[in-house]
Amino acid sequence: MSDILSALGDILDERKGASADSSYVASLYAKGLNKILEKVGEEATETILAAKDAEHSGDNQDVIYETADLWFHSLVALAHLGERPEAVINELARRFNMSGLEEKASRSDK
Ligand SMILES: N=c1c2ncn([C@@H]3O[C@H](COP(=O)(O)OP(=O)(O)OP(=O)(O)O)[C@@H](O)[C@H]3O)c2ncn1[C@@H]1O[C@H](COP(=O)(O)O)[C@@H](O)[C@H]1O
Repeated sequence: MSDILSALGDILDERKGASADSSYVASLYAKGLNKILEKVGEEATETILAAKDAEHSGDNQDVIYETADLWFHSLVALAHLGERPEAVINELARRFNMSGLEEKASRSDK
Protein backbone atom coordinates (compact mmCIF):
# COMPACT_ATOMS: atom_id res chain seq x y z
CA MET A 1 0.00 0.00 0.00
CA SER A 2 2.70 2.48 0.92
CA ASP A 3 4.41 1.76 -2.45
CA ILE A 4 1.67 3.81 -4.10
CA LEU A 5 2.09 6.61 -1.56
CA SER A 6 5.88 6.62 -2.11
CA ALA A 7 5.45 6.70 -5.91
CA LEU A 8 2.93 9.54 -5.53
CA GLY A 9 5.41 11.34 -3.24
CA ASP A 10 8.02 11.10 -6.02
CA ILE A 11 5.59 12.66 -8.52
CA LEU A 12 4.64 15.42 -6.06
CA ASP A 13 8.36 16.22 -5.65
CA GLU A 14 8.93 16.19 -9.42
CA ARG A 15 6.07 18.63 -9.96
CA LYS A 16 8.01 21.29 -8.00
CA GLY A 17 10.07 21.84 -11.14
CA ALA A 18 7.06 21.96 -13.48
CA SER A 19 5.32 25.02 -14.86
CA ALA A 20 1.95 25.90 -13.31
CA ASP A 21 0.02 25.39 -16.55
CA SER A 22 1.43 21.89 -17.15
CA SER A 23 -0.06 20.08 -14.16
CA TYR A 24 -2.74 20.32 -11.45
CA VAL A 25 -0.20 19.79 -8.65
CA ALA A 26 2.20 22.38 -10.09
CA SER A 27 -0.72 24.83 -10.34
CA LEU A 28 -1.51 24.28 -6.64
CA TYR A 29 2.15 24.86 -5.64
CA ALA A 30 2.12 28.09 -7.65
CA LYS A 31 -1.02 29.29 -5.80
CA GLY A 32 0.70 28.69 -2.45
CA LEU A 33 0.03 27.05 0.90
CA ASN A 34 -3.22 28.91 1.67
CA LYS A 35 -4.87 27.66 -1.54
CA ILE A 36 -3.64 24.11 -0.90
CA LEU A 37 -5.04 24.22 2.65
CA GLU A 38 -8.32 25.59 1.29
CA LYS A 39 -8.53 22.46 -0.90
CA VAL A 40 -7.76 20.26 2.13
CA GLY A 41 -10.64 21.96 3.99
CA GLU A 42 -13.04 21.55 1.03
CA GLU A 43 -12.18 17.88 0.66
CA ALA A 44 -12.59 17.32 4.41
CA THR A 45 -16.08 18.83 4.24
CA GLU A 46 -16.95 16.72 1.18
CA THR A 47 -15.70 13.60 2.99
CA ILE A 48 -17.90 14.36 6.02
CA LEU A 49 -20.99 14.91 3.85
CA ALA A 50 -20.29 11.72 1.87
CA ALA A 51 -19.87 9.71 5.10
CA LYS A 52 -23.22 10.96 6.38
CA ASP A 53 -24.90 10.03 3.08
CA ALA A 54 -23.20 6.62 3.14
CA GLU A 55 -24.60 5.84 6.57
CA HIS A 56 -28.12 6.29 5.19
CA SER A 57 -27.66 4.80 1.73
CA GLY A 58 -25.32 1.93 2.63
CA ASP A 59 -23.22 2.84 -0.42
CA ASN A 60 -19.62 3.77 0.53
CA GLN A 61 -18.32 4.53 -2.97
CA ASP A 62 -18.55 8.34 -2.69
CA VAL A 63 -16.94 8.46 0.77
CA ILE A 64 -14.03 6.38 -0.53
CA TYR A 65 -13.64 8.77 -3.50
CA GLU A 66 -13.78 11.88 -1.28
CA THR A 67 -11.34 10.35 1.23
CA ALA A 68 -8.90 9.76 -1.63
CA ASP A 69 -9.25 13.47 -2.57
CA LEU A 70 -8.63 14.42 1.08
CA TRP A 71 -5.54 12.19 1.42
CA PHE A 72 -4.21 13.46 -1.92
CA HIS A 73 -4.54 17.16 -1.04
CA SER A 74 -3.06 16.51 2.44
CA LEU A 75 -0.03 14.94 0.72
CA VAL A 76 0.26 17.97 -1.58
CA ALA A 77 0.28 20.23 1.52
CA LEU A 78 2.99 18.08 3.14
CA ALA A 79 5.05 18.03 -0.08
CA HIS A 80 4.78 21.82 -0.30
CA LEU A 81 6.28 21.93 3.23
CA GLY A 82 9.08 19.55 2.19
CA GLU A 83 7.68 16.38 3.78
CA ARG A 84 7.18 12.93 2.27
CA PRO A 85 4.22 10.50 2.65
CA GLU A 86 6.62 8.12 4.45
CA ALA A 87 6.77 10.59 7.35
CA VAL A 88 3.06 9.95 8.01
CA ILE A 89 3.39 6.18 7.49
CA ASN A 90 6.31 6.17 9.97
CA GLU A 91 4.28 8.12 12.52
CA LEU A 92 1.37 5.66 12.20
CA ALA A 93 3.84 2.75 12.51
CA ARG A 94 5.34 4.33 15.63
CA ARG A 95 1.88 4.62 17.22
CA PHE A 96 0.99 1.06 16.21
CA ASN A 97 4.21 -0.30 17.71
CA MET A 98 3.69 1.72 20.90
CA SER A 99 0.22 0.23 21.34
CA GLY A 100 1.73 -3.27 21.63
CA LEU A 101 -0.64 -4.61 18.96
CA GLU A 102 2.25 -5.64 16.71
CA GLU A 103 3.68 -7.79 19.53
CA LYS A 104 0.27 -9.36 20.22
CA ALA A 105 -0.22 -10.09 16.50
CA SER A 106 3.17 -11.81 16.21
CA ARG A 107 2.49 -13.86 19.38
CA SER A 108 -0.85 -15.09 18.00
CA ASP A 109 0.91 -16.24 14.77
CA LYS A 110 2.96 -18.77 16.76
N1 LIG B 1 -4.35 11.66 -7.08
C1 LIG B 1 -4.50 12.71 -7.72
C2 LIG B 1 -5.69 13.50 -7.60
N2 LIG B 1 -6.79 13.35 -6.85
C3 LIG B 1 -7.57 14.40 -7.13
N3 LIG B 1 -7.00 15.22 -8.04
C4 LIG B 1 -7.51 16.47 -8.62
O1 LIG B 1 -7.98 17.26 -7.56
C5 LIG B 1 -9.02 18.07 -8.04
C6 LIG B 1 -10.17 17.93 -7.05
O2 LIG B 1 -10.67 19.14 -6.86
P1 LIG B 1 -12.22 19.41 -7.12
O3 LIG B 1 -13.01 18.16 -6.96
O4 LIG B 1 -12.55 20.54 -6.23
O5 LIG B 1 -12.22 19.78 -8.66
P2 LIG B 1 -11.79 21.11 -9.40
O6 LIG B 1 -13.05 21.89 -9.56
O7 LIG B 1 -11.10 20.65 -10.66
O8 LIG B 1 -10.74 21.87 -8.47
P3 LIG B 1 -10.60 23.45 -8.26
O9 LIG B 1 -10.55 24.09 -9.63
O10 LIG B 1 -11.77 23.88 -7.41
O11 LIG B 1 -9.28 23.60 -7.51
C7 LIG B 1 -9.42 17.59 -9.43
O12 LIG B 1 -8.88 18.46 -10.40
C8 LIG B 1 -8.72 16.24 -9.51
O13 LIG B 1 -8.29 15.92 -10.82
C9 LIG B 1 -5.81 14.69 -8.36
N4 LIG B 1 -4.83 15.13 -9.20
C10 LIG B 1 -3.71 14.37 -9.30
N5 LIG B 1 -3.52 13.19 -8.59
C11 LIG B 1 -2.23 12.44 -8.69
O14 LIG B 1 -1.20 13.39 -8.83
C12 LIG B 1 -0.41 13.05 -9.97
C13 LIG B 1 0.10 14.32 -10.62
O15 LIG B 1 -0.99 15.06 -11.13
P4 LIG B 1 -0.75 16.27 -12.14
O16 LIG B 1 -0.04 17.30 -11.42
O17 LIG B 1 -2.13 16.70 -12.57
O18 LIG B 1 0.06 15.71 -13.29
C14 LIG B 1 -1.33 12.23 -10.87
O19 LIG B 1 -0.59 11.34 -11.66
C15 LIG B 1 -2.18 11.49 -9.87
O20 LIG B 1 -1.50 10.32 -9.46
